[in-house]
Amino acid sequence: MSDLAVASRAAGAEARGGDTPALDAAVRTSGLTKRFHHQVAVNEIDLLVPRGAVYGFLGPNGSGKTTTIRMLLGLIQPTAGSHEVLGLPMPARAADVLPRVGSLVEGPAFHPYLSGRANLARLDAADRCADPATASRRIDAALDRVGLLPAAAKRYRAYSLGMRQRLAIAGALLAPRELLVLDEPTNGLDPQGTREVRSLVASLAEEGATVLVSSHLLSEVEQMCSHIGVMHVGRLVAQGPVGQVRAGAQPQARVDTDRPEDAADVLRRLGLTEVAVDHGHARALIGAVRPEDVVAELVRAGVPVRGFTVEAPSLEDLFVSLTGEGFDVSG
Ligand SMILES: Nc1ncnc2c1ncn2[C@@H]1O[C@H](COP(=O)(O)OP(=O)(O)OP(=O)(O)O)[C@@H](O)[C@H]1O
Repeated sequence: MSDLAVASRAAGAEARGGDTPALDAAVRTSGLTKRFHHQVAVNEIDLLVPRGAVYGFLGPNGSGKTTTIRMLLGLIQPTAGSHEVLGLPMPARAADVLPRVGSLVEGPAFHPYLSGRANLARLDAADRCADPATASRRIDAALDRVGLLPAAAKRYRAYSLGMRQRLAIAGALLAPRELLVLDEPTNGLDPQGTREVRSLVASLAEEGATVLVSSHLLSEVEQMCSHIGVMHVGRLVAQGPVGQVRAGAQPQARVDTDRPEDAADVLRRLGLTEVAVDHGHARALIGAVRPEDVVAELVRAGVPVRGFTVEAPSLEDLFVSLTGEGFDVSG
């Protein structure tokens, strides 16, 4: 298990009441598990989303993010484990919790020939907790909040992809929300739509909402989130504040040389780990070995060193090492 996974366990332990005081959590799960027949989609995860965080729930497709979110919102029953949302146990207190949570999971089915405003009115009318007397004020406030008031009378089918997604988020904002849960809100959007949704998430967070946003795009999470949790085949392999997770990544030494295999032998001999060779360079985790000792030994062994650097890996390197998969960083 990686150091980060250990850190994540530690965060979970703290969440369950370890030595340090428990954080005020918007979402806290303990051993949350979901099996579909013989397949374990979500495997004993201890998620901790602090209040006020923008928590990026990151993982490749199929890693269990949507299944987790569906459990959090009470849309499906966990097979094992427990969870609290806004400090209350779920699903026991769902009736108290869910009106305070806005979510975008499968996306509401909007009617193409109705206006944005009329679509929100239909959505609001279907919500048993919503007060019809205040509907029109709340609908306009939600449209305003996502920047769609000027386009409120336009038919949905004339909306751009970004506008459609913003309308879906407006649907989650028809009542004041303490927690917003957005499953892949930029999926399928063009770059302009992606920017619109990202800046909306940032401004919702600035206003004090906790946001849990899932994504398979690392760049998106890096740009939007204060915290991250990384899923890999149903397990939460790392979580914490972005800076802390990044700091948990071990620095790497890189030797630029025409003889990378010989350099790799030296690195191994000195006790560096995860040694890798590529065209024109060798890399390894440097651990506690001093950089100057590595350079001296390379020179002593006659390895022609063109360059030597020690750097913290990018978050992308880190996720590749945690999940064995590349992330799409183009978003
Ligand atoms: N209703 C279901 N019945 C059977 N298997 C399911 C069901 N829902 C999800 N799974 C399986 O559980 C695993 C996790 O899926 P999930 O949708 O939670 O992943 P994800 O990280 O959200 O991926 P994506 O971004 O592709 O939705 C997948 O292997 C998926 O096929």
